[in-house]
Amino acid sequence: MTKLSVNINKIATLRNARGADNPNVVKVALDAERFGSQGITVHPRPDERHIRYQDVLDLAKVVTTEFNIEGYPDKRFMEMVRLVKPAQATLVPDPPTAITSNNGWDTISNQGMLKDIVAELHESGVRVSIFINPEVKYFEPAKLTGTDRVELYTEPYASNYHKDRDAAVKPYVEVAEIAKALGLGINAGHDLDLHNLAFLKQSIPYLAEVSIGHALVCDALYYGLENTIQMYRRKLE
Ligand SMILES: CC(=O)[C@@H](O)[C@H](O)COP(=O)(O)O
Ligand SMILES: NCC(=O)COP(=O)(O)O
Repeated sequence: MTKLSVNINKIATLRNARGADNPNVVKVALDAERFGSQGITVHPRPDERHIRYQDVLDLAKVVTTEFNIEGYPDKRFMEMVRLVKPAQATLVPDPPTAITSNNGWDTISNQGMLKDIVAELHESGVRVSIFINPEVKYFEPAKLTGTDRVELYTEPYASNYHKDRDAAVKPYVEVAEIAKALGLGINAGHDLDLHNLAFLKQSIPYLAEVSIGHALVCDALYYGLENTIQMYRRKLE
């Protein structure tokens, strides 16, 4: 089974646009779970432009599915994860100014640093996933960090899907086989949507989890959140 984790960053973007509490991110997270989401993902960024650190603390008290916190493992992120102890922390190499995540880790040059961070997170009982590009050279070094999973950065897949989906998915299938052989769990995310999701799942049936935010929230404007979550779930059957 491939789990769907709904990323609620964009709900917080909408909330922040008016400075009050509408929509309420905790309520949306609980409703998303009720509607079939099997996890809640947040990516608090240092400028708190969408998810705030306080949101993470509030969500941690009530989320009953898999809580996944993404981010660059700076001091504040690590303190928060140690405090909250989510089911999973996804380490992303974004600089503080990044508009959105646009690259995976160079697990060769950052191997030592990642190894220390992974060990620290494991001490808190948190499963770790490392955001990674679909390039073969990064997978053995990723394994050596001690990470439990990798999250395949799917923006290149998504942007090439409509041109040639077989070519778009090929590097992902290749690295997924390597990750599987190394005993790494495989997550995927970024720009996945109702068009490209099913083919990714068919191509990598043993995907453990996808985290989806931007497109899912956009689709919810048309179909409603409950229908939309069900539509995404069906793509993963
Ligand atoms: C780690 C990742 O893939 C991102 O997609 C991220 O969580 C989205 O972040 P934004 O919502 O800030 O664009
Ligand atoms: N890890 C990817 C994620 O959480 C959501 O990415 P996107 O669907 O907002 O592009």
